[in-house]
Amino acid sequence: MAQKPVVIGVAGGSGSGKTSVTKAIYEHFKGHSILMLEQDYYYKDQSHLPFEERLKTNYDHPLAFDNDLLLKHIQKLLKHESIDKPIYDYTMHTRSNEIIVVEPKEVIILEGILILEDERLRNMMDIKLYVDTDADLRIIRRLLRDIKERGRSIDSVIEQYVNVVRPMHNQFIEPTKRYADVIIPEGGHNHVAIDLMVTKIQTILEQKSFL
Ligand SMILES: Nc1ncnc2c1ncn2[C@@H]1O[C@H](COP(=O)(O)OP(=O)(O)O)[C@@H](O)[C@H]1O
Ligand SMILES: Nc1ccn([C@@H]2O[C@H](COP(=O)(O)O)[C@@H](O)[C@H]2O)c(=O)n1
Repeated sequence: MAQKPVVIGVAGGSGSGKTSVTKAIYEHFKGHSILMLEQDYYYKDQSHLPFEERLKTNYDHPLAFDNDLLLKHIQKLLKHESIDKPIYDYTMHTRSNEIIVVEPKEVIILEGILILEDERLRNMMDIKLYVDTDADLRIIRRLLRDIKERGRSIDSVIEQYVNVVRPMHNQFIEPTKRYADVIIPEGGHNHVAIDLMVTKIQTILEQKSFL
């Protein structure tokens, strides 16, 4: 009988380096059977709202996410079924009309600011990581990234950070650190932590005879 895929959760604040850590692990196993699921792609669809209304959404609150759909998709992948993964457009603040068909794989890396906040998601994870980076570094990284990649202005990034991102981080994201099995300082360039994770995943895969 086919083995249950391994689910690894990578949580942490915005700009902490979650995506970089996830990509580094993904790159290592690329020749094998591995996929990435981004919680951001499961922001609730807002295509029915005018653009001006979408700007007012609190994107750092647990209710901004369609975790029911995310959960359903993970359950399907665990049953070795494919999913229609949504694609998110940060410039339009809603889902794109496109989807990606994702085939089931032996390792699933689930990444997102609030994946450890939902008990149902936590219960599906074999390993829970929290990328822990100081707030000053996170805002600097986010500022550069959001201007370069997400179509934002300096003023909008700062305004959103002070009024929404920072308070929501303190209220909802930071407290989930206590659920983590491993806390990774600094994120994407922490090669020691990434190597340790790769070794651990390799061991699990060997035990399950995937490798
Ligand atoms: N250790 C690091 N040092 C410097 N920059 C980093 C580091 N880790 C990530 N970055 C950069 O910071 C930005 C945010 O990182 P990312 O991995 O997207 O964070 P997150 O997914 O947690 O928001 C990206 O532009 C990334 O290249
Ligand atoms: N339309 C949106 C959707 C999300 N955000 C911000 O993205 C952050 C989460 O993504 P990371 O890659 O940084 O973890 C979150 O803090 C939201 O504020 C947004 O600005 N606009």
